[in-house]
Amino acid sequence: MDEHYCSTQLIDGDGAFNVAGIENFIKMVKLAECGLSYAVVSIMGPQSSGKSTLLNHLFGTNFREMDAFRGRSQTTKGIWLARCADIEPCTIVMDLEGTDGRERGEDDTTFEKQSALFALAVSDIVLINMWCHDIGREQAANKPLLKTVFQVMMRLFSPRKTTLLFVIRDKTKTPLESLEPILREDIQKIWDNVPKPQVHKETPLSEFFNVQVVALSSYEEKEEQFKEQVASLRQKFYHSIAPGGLAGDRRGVIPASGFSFSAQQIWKVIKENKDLDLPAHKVMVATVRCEEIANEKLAFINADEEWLQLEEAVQHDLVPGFGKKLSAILDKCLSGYDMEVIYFDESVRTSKRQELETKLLQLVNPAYQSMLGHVRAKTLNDFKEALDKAIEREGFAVAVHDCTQSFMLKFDKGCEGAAIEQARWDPSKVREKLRRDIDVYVTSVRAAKLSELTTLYEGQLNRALSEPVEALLDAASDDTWPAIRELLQRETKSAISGFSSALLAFDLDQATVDKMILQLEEYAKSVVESKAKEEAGRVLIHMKDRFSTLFSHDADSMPRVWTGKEDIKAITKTARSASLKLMSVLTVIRLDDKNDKIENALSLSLMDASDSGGSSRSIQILDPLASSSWEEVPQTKTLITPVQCRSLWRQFQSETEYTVTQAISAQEANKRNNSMLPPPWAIVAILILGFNEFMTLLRNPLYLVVIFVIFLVGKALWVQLDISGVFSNGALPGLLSLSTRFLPTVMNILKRLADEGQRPAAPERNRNQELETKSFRNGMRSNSSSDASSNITSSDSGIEYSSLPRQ
Ligand SMILES: Nc1nc2c(ncn2[C@@H]2O[C@H](COP(=O)(O)OP(=O)(O)OP(=O)(O)O)[C@@H](O)[C@H]2O)c(=O)[nH]1
Repeated sequence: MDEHYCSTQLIDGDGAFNVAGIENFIKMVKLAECGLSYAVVSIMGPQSSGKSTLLNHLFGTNFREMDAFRGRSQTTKGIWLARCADIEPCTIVMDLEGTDGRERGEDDTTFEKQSALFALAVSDIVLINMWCHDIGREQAANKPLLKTVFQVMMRLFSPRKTTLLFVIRDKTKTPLESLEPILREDIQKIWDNVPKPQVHKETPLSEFFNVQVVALSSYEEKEEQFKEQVASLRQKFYHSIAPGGLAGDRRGVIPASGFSFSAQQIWKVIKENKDLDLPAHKVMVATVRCEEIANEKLAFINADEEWLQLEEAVQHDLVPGFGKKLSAILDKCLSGYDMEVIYFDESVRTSKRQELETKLLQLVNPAYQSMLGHVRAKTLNDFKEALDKAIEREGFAVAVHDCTQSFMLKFDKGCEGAAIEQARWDPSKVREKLRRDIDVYVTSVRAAKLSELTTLYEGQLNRALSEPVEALLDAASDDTWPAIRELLQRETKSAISGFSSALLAFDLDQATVDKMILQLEEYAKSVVESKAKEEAGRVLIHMKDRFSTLFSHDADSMPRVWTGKEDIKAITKTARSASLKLMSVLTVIRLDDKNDKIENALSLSLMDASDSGGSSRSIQILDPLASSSWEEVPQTKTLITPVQCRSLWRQFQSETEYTVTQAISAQEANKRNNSMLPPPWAIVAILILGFNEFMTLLRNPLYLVVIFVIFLVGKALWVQLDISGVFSNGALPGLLSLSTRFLPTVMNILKRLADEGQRPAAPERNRNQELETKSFRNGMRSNSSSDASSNITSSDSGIEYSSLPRQ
C-alpha cells in the first residue's frame, strides 16, 4: 500500500499529542498546500463494531483491524489519522478509540468524551457506527455515545454544522425506510434530554447537525454486498466540500496549513477542560500562522541574494532603477505572504500583513535613505558644475534661478526613481537639505563673484587715481586739491556706473547695492588719501627739490650763474615760499570743498617769522603751530600736524642754508674776479713811474719774451694746482696741499713744455686753453656735489623722510 495512506497515531491512549507525527503526516500527504480544499472525516462507535474495517474499505486506508479469529477485544487506542485514497478533495480520516457503551455521568475528563469533542471540533463529517439491532433499543450501545456527542457539542461556541452520518451495520431485512424514522426519533429524544445552555434551549438539532443515515450489510456474512454498498457510500465523499456535499458547511474550516497547529491547540484546550470557542480559536490559529508566515518571509528577504546585492550596491553609489528593483523584491515577499495566508481570517491576515510591511519597510528604509543621499549629492555636484558654466553664459541671477529650478526638478525625478510602490516615503527633508546646500553654494559663489567684481573696479580706480593724484600733489599749487576733487569725482562716477550695471546681474536688494557703491566710493577716497599720505611722508624731499629747482634756475628754467647782480635774498624767499606752499598743500586731505587757514598760518608762522629774524618773538605772541591738530580739521584728515610742520620747516631751512651760502660765496667770488684791475690813478702812476722800464723792454724785446714765459708758467701753475680752490678751505690746509703738489706739478708742466716744444705755437695755446676749461669744470662739479641730499629723520614729527636721488 502507498505510504500516503498509512495511518499515523495522532493522540495516544494516554492523551498525548503526537506533534512530530502530525507534522510528518501533513508533509507526506501535502496537506499544507490544500488551502481550504480538504475535508476531515472521523468515526465514532462502540468498540469492535467494525469501524476500522469500514474505513479501510471505504477510504483505502490501513487502520489496524481486529483479527476475526481472535475475538472482539479493543484494537484501536487513542486517535489515528490517515488520508483517504484517491478522493478529491484531499480527505483526512480519523479513527477514534471505540466507546464502551457505559454511562459516565457528567464527568467530561474521560478520554471518550475528550476524543468526541476533539472529533466534533475538527471534523466536517462524523460517522456514527452502530449495530442495526441497537435501533429502538432502550439499552443500545450507542446511546451514551450520542448523548456525549450532543453534550460536548454544547461546549463548542458557535459550532459549524457537522454532518452526522449514521452507519447502520449488519442491516436486517427491515428496510432502511422503516428503520430511519425510529433512529431519528431516538436521536431526537437524546437531543431533547441533553441539558442545554439557556441560549440553545430551543435550538433544534438540525441547527447543529445534518443527520444522514446509511445501512450496510454485514461484512462478515455478506461481504460482497457490504463491498458494493461501501463503494456506493464512497461516492458521497467525492467532492464533499461542494455546496450541498457532506462537508458543505465551510464556515469554521481552518486553512490546511494551520491544521496541525489548530488540532494541537484544540486538544490542548480540551485537555485543560476548557470550553472551546471555535471562532476565537480560528482567529488565534490565523494569528499564529500568519505571524509564522510573515516571519518566514522576513527571514527570506534577509537572505535574498537580490536584496543583499542591492543593499550593498546602494552603500557605495547611486543605483539606477533602485525604486523598481526594491519594489519588486518587496512585492515578491508580500505576495508570497498573501498567497500563503489567503484562507486565514481576513482581519488577522490584513493586520499581520501590515506588521510585515512595516518590518520590511524598516528593513529597507536605510537603503532608500542612502539612495536619496546619493541622489542629493549627485544633484548638488551637477548643480555646481552647471552653475559655474551658466554664470558665464547668462549672468549670475538668471543662472542661479534656472539652475536651481532645473536641478530641483532633477532631484524630484531622482526621488521618484528611488521611491517604492509599497510606501509613500516623503523625501522632503532631503529636498530641504539639498535646497539649503544649493543656497549655501550660491551664497559662496555670489560672495566670490562680488569680491572679484569689487577688486576689478577697485583696481580700475587705483590705476585711474594713483598716478594722476601723485602728479597733482607733486605740482602742489592752489589748484591741487580742487583738481584732485574733480578727478576723484569723475573717476568715481565712471567706476560706479560700470559697477552698478555689473551688479544688476546679481539681482541684489537696493540696500546691498547702495552699501557696495558706498564702499567703492570710500575706496576711491582711500586711494587718494593713501597717496596723499605717501606724498606727505616725502614732503621734506619735495620741499628741498622745489627749493633747489627754483633757487638754481631762473624764470626761463635756465641754470643760474651767480654773477653778482642777482638778489639772492629775494630768490631765496621766492623758493622758500614755494616750498612752504607745497608743505601747506600736503598738510591736510582736502577732499571736501572747505577753505582752511592753514596756508596763512604757515606763512605767518614760518615765512614771516624767519623774515623778522627768528621765531622766538612770534611764539611769544601766539604761535598757531604750537598744536598737534589743525583748527577745524579732523585728526583723520591731518597728514602733517602743526608741530610737525614747524620741525620740518626747521630741517628744511637748515638743509637749504648751505645752498644759499654757496650761492652767496660764488657771487662774491665773481665780484672779486671782476674787480681785478687796479684803480685809474694807479694805472697813471704805473705809466709815469714805469716809463723807463717800459722803454727798456721795448728796446730789448728779449726781456719781453722772458716775462711772457714767466707769465705762462705762472698761469699754468695757478690752473693746475687750483690755487683758488685749495685756499677756499683755509690758508694752512691750502699751503700743506700746495707743498705736496707743487713739485710734481712743476715737473709735469716742464715735461709737457718739452714735449710740446716741437709743435707750432698756435696749437700750444689751444691746448692750454683746453686744460684751463677742463679744470674749471672739475671745480664746478665738486662744488655742486657738496649739497647732495641726505637721510633725515624728524624726531618730533614721527614721519620718516627718505632720500630721493637728486635730479
Ligand atoms: N458482524 C460483523 N462483524 C464485523 C463486521 N465488520 C467487521 N467485523 C468484525 O468485527 C471485528 C472487529 O473489527 P474492527 O474493524 O477491528 O472493529 P473496530 O470497531 O475497529 O474495533 P476497535 O477499534 O477495537 O473498537 C473483527 O473481527 C471483524 O471481522 C460486520 O460488518 N459485521
